[in-house]
Amino acid sequence: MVTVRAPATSANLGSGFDVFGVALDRPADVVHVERADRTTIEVTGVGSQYIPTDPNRNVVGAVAEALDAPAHIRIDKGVRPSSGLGSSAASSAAAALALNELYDRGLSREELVPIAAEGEAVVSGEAHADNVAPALLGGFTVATDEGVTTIDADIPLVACLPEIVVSTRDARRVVPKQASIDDLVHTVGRAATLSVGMCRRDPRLVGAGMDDRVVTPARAELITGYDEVRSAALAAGADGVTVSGAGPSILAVCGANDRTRVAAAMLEAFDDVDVSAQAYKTRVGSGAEIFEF
Ligand SMILES: Nc1ncnc2c1ncn2[C@@H]1O[C@H](COP(=O)(O)OP(=O)(O)O)[C@@H](O)[C@H]1O
Ligand SMILES: N[C@@H](CCOP(=O)(O)O)C(=O)O
Repeated sequence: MVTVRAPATSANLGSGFDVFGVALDRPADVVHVERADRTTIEVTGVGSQYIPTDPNRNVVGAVAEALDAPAHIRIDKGVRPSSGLGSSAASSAAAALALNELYDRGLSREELVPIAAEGEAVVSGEAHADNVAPALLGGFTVATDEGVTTIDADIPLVACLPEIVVSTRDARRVVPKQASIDDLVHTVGRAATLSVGMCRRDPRLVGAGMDDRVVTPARAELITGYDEVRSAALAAGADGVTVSGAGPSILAVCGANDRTRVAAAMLEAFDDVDVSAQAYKTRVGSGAEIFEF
């Protein structure tokens, strides 16, 4: 048996739609795999009642198929599905690393990124790699069709998860098909600023670089209380706030000592609009780990 823990991730970071991602140091999924003649799946943990066990509908089934590695796969969910925290990606990345080890396929983590992304195609319709890349490699990742670049960033974060469900598939439907040249220039400038901020481990630059005028405003409409929560986090000292992945989680970047205040302000603002929520005080973390085999 092989057991792998893969972390939650936050994709896009505002200005880097389908490109930027960060691994979070918590929460995480744990996946156990054992060789079998055909793939079967068991799911326990947070939101497991909403996750199919049919290998054609669970992301790990697509990963086992892509690696030609049939197995009994047990998933212990720590990352709530449809959270905007890369729930499906955590399972995909963990399964890819575990099955690669179980069947001794010898693929590097970079080579496993497109395989794990096959799982994302099952749920969102597209094999976007911006969650599976940080889930496998850790840190801040830039995923393009040329491959993945990784920066070992250390940035404090707060991820606030409301009790609202936004599926990635639905949130991809509201993404505008076109952007003006002004918005393109704005986004390139912010994305470059964010990348420099990650390299310098500077929350202020990362926060300034999150601003996005194209995708985020359309997605924010799907999250009750987004504007209020964003304003509250900024007033409490956050350096930047945006939608985490496709939502509904909201991600704030701030100084390490400001996380408690920012988290409390975000929870209070959700409460004011009658939405229950939980906040993870976290930071950019490591990728998936094999911890028992
Ligand atoms: N192993 C899995 N873990 C989480 N969600 C899964 C898994 N397999 C299939 N799904 C389905 O994927 C959807 C959640 O994925 P997605 O909308 O991308 O959420 P998230 O933003 O949390 O990744 C749900 O419909 C869920 O049933
Ligand atoms: N780039 C994707 C990221 C989806 O992230 P998730 O955590 O919501 O699955 C998108 O924005 O659609």
